[in-house]
Amino acid sequence: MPSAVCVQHVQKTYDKIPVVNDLSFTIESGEIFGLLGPNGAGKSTTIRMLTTLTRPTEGQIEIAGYDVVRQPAEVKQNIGVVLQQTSVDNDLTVWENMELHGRLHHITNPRRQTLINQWLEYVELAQRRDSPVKTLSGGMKRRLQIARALLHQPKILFLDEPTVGLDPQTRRRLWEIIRDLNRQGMTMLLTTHYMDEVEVLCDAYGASQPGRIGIMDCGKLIELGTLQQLKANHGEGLLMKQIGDRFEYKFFPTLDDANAYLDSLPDKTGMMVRPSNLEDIFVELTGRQLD
Ligand SMILES: Nc1ncnc2c1ncn2[C@@H]1O[C@H](COP(=O)(O)OP(=O)(O)OP(=O)(O)O)[C@@H](O)[C@H]1O
Repeated sequence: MPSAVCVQHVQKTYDKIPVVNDLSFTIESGEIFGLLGPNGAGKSTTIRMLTTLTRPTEGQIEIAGYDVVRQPAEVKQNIGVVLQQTSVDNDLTVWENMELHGRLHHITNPRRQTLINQWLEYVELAQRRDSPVKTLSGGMKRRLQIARALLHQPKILFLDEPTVGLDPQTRRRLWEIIRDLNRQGMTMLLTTHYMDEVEVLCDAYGASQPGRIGIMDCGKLIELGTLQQLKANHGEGLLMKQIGDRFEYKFFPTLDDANAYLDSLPDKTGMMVRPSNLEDIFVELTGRQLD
């Protein structure tokens, strides 16, 4: 079986400036993969290339074994896409949005109606099927986007910052939906700025093994692995030292190592030890905080 996503030496340049640079990675079928990176790192451009919305300048991308440049129709059949900009039509009703998407994908009736009902039920929008989309909350619109992306039964779902701008309850509900879909075998690639989102979601991979996290910066993939692998690489213990109004961070292989180091210091003023987390690793690697 081909990999769900296979990216080899991909470059994308705008005005001769590379915004994605020699990017290579694969995602296996059933995997959940979180792509992190500061603003402008190239995450959205990467998703746009993977989903046939923009062409790579160089390199090769295969989705479910199909080439994104030569076989875009086959790629589109295999993928569902939820992009940052809410792309549902505000002037249509919930059902009309689903119906339009189903027709565009040549899903014939009665199967189209069965699938529309099934996915609206799944994202808890069945009661709102006749509501104009403009009357829905942000979270409902995002759920509709997901239902619509799933209508043609794709194998791989791409989600670009799926929970941005949503309240905590709605975010958690979307996390449940994403994890549940992954448990059912759906391959997922999502980008996000939220560390907790990656920690929660990349803990999944069909509930049997953890998903992986890729960290992009300046168009390059600078780290790749499970959360445990990332922590093992960078250190599981962290010493924080307050200097004026900022902190310095020092990683140690284990929490015990960090504590032993702190114990050995005669002056412990402004210092504390704690387990490291993904945000610590992200800031260490990219040198700046996400906004
Ligand atoms: N159509 C375009 N024309 C020119 N430059 C572009 C275009 N699209 C993206 N860029 C540039 O490419 C770089 C990467 O942008 P991209 O949106 O992929 O980053 P990102 O990691 O998704 O950022 P964010 O987290 O802010 O969404 C940025 O410098 C952006 O200005």
